[in-house]
Amino acid sequence: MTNPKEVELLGLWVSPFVRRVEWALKLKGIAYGTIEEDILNKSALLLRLNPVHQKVPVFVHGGRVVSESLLILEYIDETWKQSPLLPRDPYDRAMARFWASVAEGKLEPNAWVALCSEGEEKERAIELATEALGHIEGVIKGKAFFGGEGIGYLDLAIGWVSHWLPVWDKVGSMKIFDQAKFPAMAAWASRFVEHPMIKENLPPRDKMVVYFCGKRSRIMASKSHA
Ligand SMILES: N[C@@H](CCC(=O)N[C@@H](CS)C(=O)NCC(=O)O)C(=O)O
Repeated sequence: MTNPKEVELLGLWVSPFVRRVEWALKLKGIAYGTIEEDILNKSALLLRLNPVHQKVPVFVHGGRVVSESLLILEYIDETWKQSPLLPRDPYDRAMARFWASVAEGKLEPNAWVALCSEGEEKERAIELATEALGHIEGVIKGKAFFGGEGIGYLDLAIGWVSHWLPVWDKVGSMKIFDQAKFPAMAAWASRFVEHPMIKENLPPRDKMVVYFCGKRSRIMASKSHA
C-alpha cells in the first residue's frame, strides 16, 4: 500500500457503511481494490489501520488511511473532483451534512436497536426511528434525489434505507419503513435502487436476510444470558 495512486478498501459485503464508499468510488469512476474483513475475527491489518474504532470501512489511498464512512465520502469528493457529491453552496452543504448526521445518529441506531430487542425497548426504538424517518421524509418531498436531479452525498449517506431497512423490518417483524406513511421516501428508495450503478452494487437480499437473522439471534441470545 505504498503506490501514491493506489486505492484500497477494507470492507464487508453486507455493511451499509462500506457500500456507500463503494458507491462513491464507482460514481466517480475510481479503480480500487477490496480486502474483505471477518468482523468476528478481525485481521491484524484492520486493527493496525483503524485502532480507535476497529471497524470497516477503512479507506487507504497511497498508504494514507481514512476511517468513518461519511468522512471517507468527503475525502473522496475532495480528492477526485469529477461527479461532485456534496453541493457547492455552503448552506446546502451544511444541510446535507446535517441530514446525514440525523440519519446516522437517530435513524440507523434506533432501527438497529429495534431489530435486536423486544418489548418496551423495541417499541421505543421503533418510535424514535419512525420520528427520524418522518423528518427525512420532509426533506425528500418534491425532489427526485436528495442531491437534486442526481445522486449526491446525502443519497449515498441515506442509501441504506432503501435496501437494508426493509430487510431489518422483515427480520425484526416490524415496519419502520412504512411505505404508506412515508410515500416520498418510498418513491426515492425505488428510484435509488433502480439507478444502474446502485442496482449492480447491492448485496443480495436473500443473503442479507440470512445474515441479519443470524446476527439478531446471536445478539438476543447474548442479552438473555446477561
Ligand atoms: N460509523 C462507522 C460505522 C462502521 C461500522 O459500524 N462498521 C461495522 C460493520 S457494518 C463494523 O465494522 N463492526 C465491527 C464491530 O463493531 O466490532 C462508519 O460510518 O464507518
